[in-house]
Amino acid sequence: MYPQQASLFGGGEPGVGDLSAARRTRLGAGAWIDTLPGWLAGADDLFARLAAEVPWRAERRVMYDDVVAVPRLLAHYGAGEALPDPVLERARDALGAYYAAELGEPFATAGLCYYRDGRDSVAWHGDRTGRGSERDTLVAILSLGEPRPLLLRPRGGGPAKVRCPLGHGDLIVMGGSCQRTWDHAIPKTRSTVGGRISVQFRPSGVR
Ligand SMILES: O=C(O)CCC(=O)C(=O)O
Ligand SMILES: [Fe+2]
Repeated sequence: MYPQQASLFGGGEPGVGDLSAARRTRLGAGAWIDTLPGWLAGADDLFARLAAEVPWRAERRVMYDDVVAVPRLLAHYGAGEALPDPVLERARDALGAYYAAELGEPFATAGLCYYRDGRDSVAWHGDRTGRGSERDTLVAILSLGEPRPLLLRPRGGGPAKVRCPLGHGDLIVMGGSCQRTWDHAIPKTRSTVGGRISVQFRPSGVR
């Protein structure tokens, strides 16, 4: 459950704000990010509903010779599938309308990740299992619950170059060549943190 502090600004009716307030940062090599803190108002109930009602899956993955647990819970909604909350459908459609010219197609799928505590994380990667490996695309992420930083670095290694703190209701959009030329990660943390849910909207064929 998301802690007390949320009620200071996350209570009330959920709704998305004006996307034209997003600020663009150019990362180089044709990659950019847009950030918009507090894009979704009234996110408390949404976090609680998603945490309780989404059919979260624990995945396992082969790593070297071992099968290890993926350190976060996952759910995926394909194109045409109803999302677990109407607020998420409004968010997806608002993003699709705002980025229509740059994206050239709608946001179609939603990936949900539940980071239960600071031990849950995602390692450095780009979303390039699908078309993101060859073509510019957009991935929009709505963050709910406990703040966690999203780190970015140019593909190929080295230290993080950009640190985006993502709090309750915050939006980040990775665009241009970002999935191809940059990597991103949510690092583990030793501090005591509660749950965070990330909702990633992607066009069809981008994973
Ligand atoms: O948790 C996040 O916001 C990032 C998740 C992510 O990068 C992914 O699932 O591909
Ligand atoms: Fe990713």
